[in-house]
Amino acid sequence: MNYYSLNHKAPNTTFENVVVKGLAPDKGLYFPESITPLPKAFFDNIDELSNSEIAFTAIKQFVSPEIPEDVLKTIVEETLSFDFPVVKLNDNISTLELFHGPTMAFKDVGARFMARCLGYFNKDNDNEVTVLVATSGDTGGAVANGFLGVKGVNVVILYPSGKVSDIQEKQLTTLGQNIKALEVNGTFDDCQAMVKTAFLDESLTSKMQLTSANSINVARWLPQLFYFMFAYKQLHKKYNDIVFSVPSGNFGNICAGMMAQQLGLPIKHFVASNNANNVVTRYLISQLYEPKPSVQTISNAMDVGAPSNFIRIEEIYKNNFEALKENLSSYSFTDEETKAALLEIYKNYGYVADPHGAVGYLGCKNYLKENPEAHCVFLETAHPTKFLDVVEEVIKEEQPLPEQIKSVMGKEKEATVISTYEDLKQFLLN
Ligand SMILES: Cc1ncc(COP(=O)(O)O)c(C=O)c1O
Ligand SMILES: N[C@@H](CCOP(=O)(O)O)C(=O)O
Repeated sequence: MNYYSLNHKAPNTTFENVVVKGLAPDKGLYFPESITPLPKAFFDNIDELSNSEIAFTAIKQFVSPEIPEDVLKTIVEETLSFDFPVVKLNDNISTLELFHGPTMAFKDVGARFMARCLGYFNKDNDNEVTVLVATSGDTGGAVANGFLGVKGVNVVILYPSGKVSDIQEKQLTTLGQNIKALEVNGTFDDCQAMVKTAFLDESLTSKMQLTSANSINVARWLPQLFYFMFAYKQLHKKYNDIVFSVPSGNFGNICAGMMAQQLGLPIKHFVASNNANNVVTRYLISQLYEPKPSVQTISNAMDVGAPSNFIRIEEIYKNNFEALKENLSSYSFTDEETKAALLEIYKNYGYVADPHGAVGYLGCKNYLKENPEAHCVFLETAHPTKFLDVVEEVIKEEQPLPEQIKSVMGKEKEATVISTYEDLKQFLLN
């Protein structure tokens, strides 16, 4: 598959180049030249397929012929070695748990898929690749874990100082080996801007091969479309009108869901559930797209002021505002509302959600007020113990720690503090 840049000032290029480069030379995000819907029978009989079979069929057209089918099968099987269960809360609301991977956040799938694609493209190559990542919490840990020890790959993670949870910080600063963490005096948006500047800085790119493992990179972003198919597989025989409420920050996950819908997955509607960082909620009301500096919230991984992927969403809807509004609603919730939702979910259903999932739950509730016939699935994008302070304070009960979390607790943080783009450049050159 070839891809074009959404800034339309760079040549179209192959999946391999898109993975290895990350961002197009004109600073645009890459988008596939075509999307061919899958046969209706695939969705009608989806519950007869394994997760790996679903994922293989769904992603094949986007990575062929650069990744041969036998290699793709292995990549998909290794990537998806854990569960994606749907848990019913009531007749109208379920949650899709995306936290059963090694770092207990939904980013594990994209990070593992991309690491394997890059490993495949690099197998006969002695050149080193430096993967730059900006994180507001979860991408960093998932990428660190997914790329740990991958030959020929160095990973540099930028995270906003004091704005990620303690466990998220441990996950991205303690692995060592080929993983380095930079603690940035600034916000996630500052980290993301520095990363994008680095890709276009010739004084760096002439000396090293840089790529991104944020959702900028197609190989990190696109596999997220699997989740929506895995949920559909578990629900389609029980409910007709399936709606997804996606806790959104950089809008990669919801945009991947829209790609699943483009492939033919019968999704009735999407809800983008936001915290106070609500540029898209405001856009759908005013039609004015006005990014603002991000503000800090208890659902910190969604503290994004200028979502990277909104441009991909606009592309899917051909910049047609009315068409977008038909298929997407968006609501924004305060921290107080999020905490009240955490408690409500716990008291009413005995289910412990994390703050991001709780925002998704609130999105479902708002949507269902006007559409009581729908079944709304909110994505549980991270395990609640990644946000132990907030969750234990609200539900007033100690949470048992899963192995994945225990294993990083006692480890020593190693990070270099930086403040400016020049600091990043010096770090990379040294
Ligand atoms: C736990 C959690 N929920 C939601 C999001 C938002 O996802 P996206 O940036 O794809 O909108 C993130 C960040 O990626 C996250 O880590
Ligand atoms: N919420 C993310 C921010 C980066 O998103 P990405 O999908 O573009 O990597 C995080 O947790 O780091």
